[in-house]
Amino acid sequence: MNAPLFWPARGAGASEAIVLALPKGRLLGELGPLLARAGIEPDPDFADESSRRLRFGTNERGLEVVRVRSFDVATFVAFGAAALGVVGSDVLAEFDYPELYAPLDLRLGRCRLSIAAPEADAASSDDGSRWSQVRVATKYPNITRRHFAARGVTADVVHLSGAMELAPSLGLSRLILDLVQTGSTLRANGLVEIEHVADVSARLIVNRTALKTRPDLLGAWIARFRAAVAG
Ligand SMILES: Nc1ncnc2c1ncn2[C@@H]1O[C@H](COP(=O)(O)OP(=O)(O)OP(=O)(O)O)[C@@H](O)[C@H]1O
Ligand SMILES: O=P(O)(O)OC[C@H]1O[C@H](OP(=O)(O)OP(=O)(O)O)[C@H](O)[C@@H]1O
Repeated sequence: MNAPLFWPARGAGASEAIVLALPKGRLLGELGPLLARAGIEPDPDFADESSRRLRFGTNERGLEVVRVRSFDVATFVAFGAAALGVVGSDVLAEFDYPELYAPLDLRLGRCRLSIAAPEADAASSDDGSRWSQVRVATKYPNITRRHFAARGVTADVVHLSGAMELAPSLGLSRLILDLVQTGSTLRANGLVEIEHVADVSARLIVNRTALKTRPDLLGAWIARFRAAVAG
């Protein structure tokens, strides 16, 4: 009997298959060619955005993929629900989970974390460098607090899940800390970058305990991803 093209996901309770957590949204689109180079072909339903399934088999019997929100990829892998994942380095820095090992830069989803302010404020002589406290809207409260604390400034964080760029014009905060790639979202909202915080790209992440208990299997997957990035 021939092997099926796509092995079915085995459902809750199955423990042998390695689970790879992938982020929905913009990274998923960029990931397709890399997964193909790594020899991973998810069940066709995976690419169907109208499908309500979240867990999918692949062409590899020992590998399943799950599709979750970008921030949740780090949580699924940190808690060992998935052994492998793909996530932006912005998310890794925000959570700083000690259980996560990030052995590989996938060289996708490249952008930066920056602080931005309204154009008019950035041009004024008061550049904010003498403030002891500042209100900042962001999806990254931990990164924001750490960044300002290192400069002796207390960040009063307004935690949003998106549309940070609206905050200054509506009086919610003076500054924002967000991702910038082309800068067009900032420009469209009258904001300018005033400080670069960190470069960002997508990373392969691995649960450290899983790596200890299944070193050969996970080591082989890391090697396949490494070859896919190089090739
Ligand atoms: N403009 C961008 N250019 C390049 N990479 C980006 C950009 N925006 C986000 N990313 C990367 O993609 C990841 C996912 O971002 P995306 O906007 O798809 O999801 P999200 O809005 O954070 O998630 P959700 O929709 O679940 O809240 C980010 O964590 C970051 O690493
Ligand atoms: O500098 P740019 O090229 O304009 O990219 C930056 C934008 O990209 C991201 O949002 P995304 O488009 O992922 O939408 P989101 O609001 O769902 O996060 C980020 O939050 C910025 O808003």
